[in-house]
Amino acid sequence: MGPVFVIAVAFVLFSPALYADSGPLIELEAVEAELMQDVDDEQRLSLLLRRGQLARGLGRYAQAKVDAREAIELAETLGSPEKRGRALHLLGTVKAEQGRLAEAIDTFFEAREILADTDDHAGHGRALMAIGVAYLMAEEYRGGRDYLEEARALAETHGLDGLKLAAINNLAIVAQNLEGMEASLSLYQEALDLARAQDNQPEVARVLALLCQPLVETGQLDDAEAACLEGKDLLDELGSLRLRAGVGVNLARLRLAQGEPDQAEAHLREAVDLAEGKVPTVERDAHRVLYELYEERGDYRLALEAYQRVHALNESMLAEDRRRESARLEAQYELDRSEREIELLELDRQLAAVRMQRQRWMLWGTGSGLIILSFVAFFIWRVYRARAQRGEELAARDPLTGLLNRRGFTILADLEASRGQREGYTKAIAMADIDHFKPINDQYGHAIGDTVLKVISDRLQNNVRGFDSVIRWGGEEFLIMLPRVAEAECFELASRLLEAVTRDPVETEAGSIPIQMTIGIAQVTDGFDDAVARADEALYEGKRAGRNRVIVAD
Ligand SMILES: Nc1nc2c(ncn2[C@@H]2O[C@H](COP(=O)(O)OP(=O)(O)OP(=O)(O)O)[C@@H](O)[C@H]2O)c(=O)[nH]1
Repeated sequence: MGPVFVIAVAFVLFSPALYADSGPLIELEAVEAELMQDVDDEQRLSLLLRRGQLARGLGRYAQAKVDAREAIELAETLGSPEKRGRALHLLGTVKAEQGRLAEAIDTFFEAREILADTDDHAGHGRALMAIGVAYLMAEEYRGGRDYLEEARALAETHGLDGLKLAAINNLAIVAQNLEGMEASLSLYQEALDLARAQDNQPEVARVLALLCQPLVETGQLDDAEAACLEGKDLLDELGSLRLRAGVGVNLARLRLAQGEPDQAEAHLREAVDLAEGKVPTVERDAHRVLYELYEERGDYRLALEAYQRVHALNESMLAEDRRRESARLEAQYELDRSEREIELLELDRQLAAVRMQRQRWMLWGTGSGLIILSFVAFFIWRVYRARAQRGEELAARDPLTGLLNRRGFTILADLEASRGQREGYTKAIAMADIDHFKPINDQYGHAIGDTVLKVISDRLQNNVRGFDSVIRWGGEEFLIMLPRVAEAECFELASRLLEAVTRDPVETEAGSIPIQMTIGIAQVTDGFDDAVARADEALYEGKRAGRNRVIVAD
């Protein structure tokens, strides 16, 4: 990569005219202060872009990248492709300046794709230009040429003179590298005409300085003299050290070619003074030409001195290159580290967000878990309650007949008491006892006795009203709860029941067993216990009176 190329690329890539302005530290601080304020998204986007550009200018690449990335996202959210493209361009430029050309090219392509669909032709052109220059930096001249041509055409279509000039300058570099000095001449000439037309004096001076060398080398001495001298005058005015020293060396070459070694020597001494300690490449070039000049002249002592100087400068430049390379690697390492730190911070932030989300979920989960648990607990409670109820029920029922037992009667009595009170109806209690049951057991056996008990309980059940309840009170004794029965109805009701239960003998395996039963019945007037006691009294009265009858309690 020759010095001309480096100068041109550096100009194109870092040109404030092409890229966002590199501002002073004070402006960066002002932008940062503004960013701390309560700004809306639009303002924030502009400020981020500005801070990113300023940070890039100051070499704070990590900051510039962070800002560019945030701006890319924000621009997408706000639906601003122009600003998104601009932010991508900024990101690509930072990557290119960090030497990450492949990544930079990808990012510039992305910017170009977005900007191509907008009215931001300048932005589109800058993206094309950036792709071209990045290719040039990667020494891919042919690839670069295509995009530079495209940038140039776009600049012509939309009257973007600055962009067009930059494109032509870079195309000249491509031509110089691919086809040689001569091929670049027409392009430099075109660039010069354009810069003159734009009255852009620094650009005119720069192009003249660049044009000087190929004109000398291609032997176009008159044109070279005109270009070199005009360039030198302009540069003396504008004061670019590197270019002034460079033009001095080219002027010396011109004078040598013109057979004027003394003038050449004067230009070279001047160039050495300008470049000494500041622009070693130009200083070395100057000494190299001096060596040739002194050797030609036969002044071997000065030639040797010039040669030694060239050698020393080469050595120091190599050392400087090595130092720079190691500093670059160190800076790269530092940058990677700080970027990694930023990434880690970002990961931390994301992790914190995930943790918060998880906590929310956990809270939610705990809440919903509690609800689910409550449901489960409720369900279990229901099951247990059902089982308990079933257990209670089982405990409240007689296993042989399936009738409620005494325990069942207590529950039933409570329910019936409150219902009766609420509805205000009268009720009665009947106590029925199978007559002479013991002899059945004794004669046919306990199992047949059980069968009889079962059949009688069924008959009782089947012959009471729907809202009556039959309870196995114990042994062969049954209690019947009879709601909605007036005192006058008791005898009749109990008699019908007795008749229904005992009308037919009970059919068993052991044969037909005739059954008799005695019933005592009492109106519930003073609670169930009292009624039960009175009904029981009536029952025993019936037993005493000869059995197989109904006795109504007093
Ligand atoms: N098979 C069977 N017998 C039972 C059951 N519970 C009680 N017994 C019997 O029922 C009989 C009751 O006899 P008692 O109290 O003398 O009464 P009874 O023979 O009917 O005489 P009265 O009531 O005075 O007419 C007893 O022999 C008990 O063993 C039972 O669940 N199954």
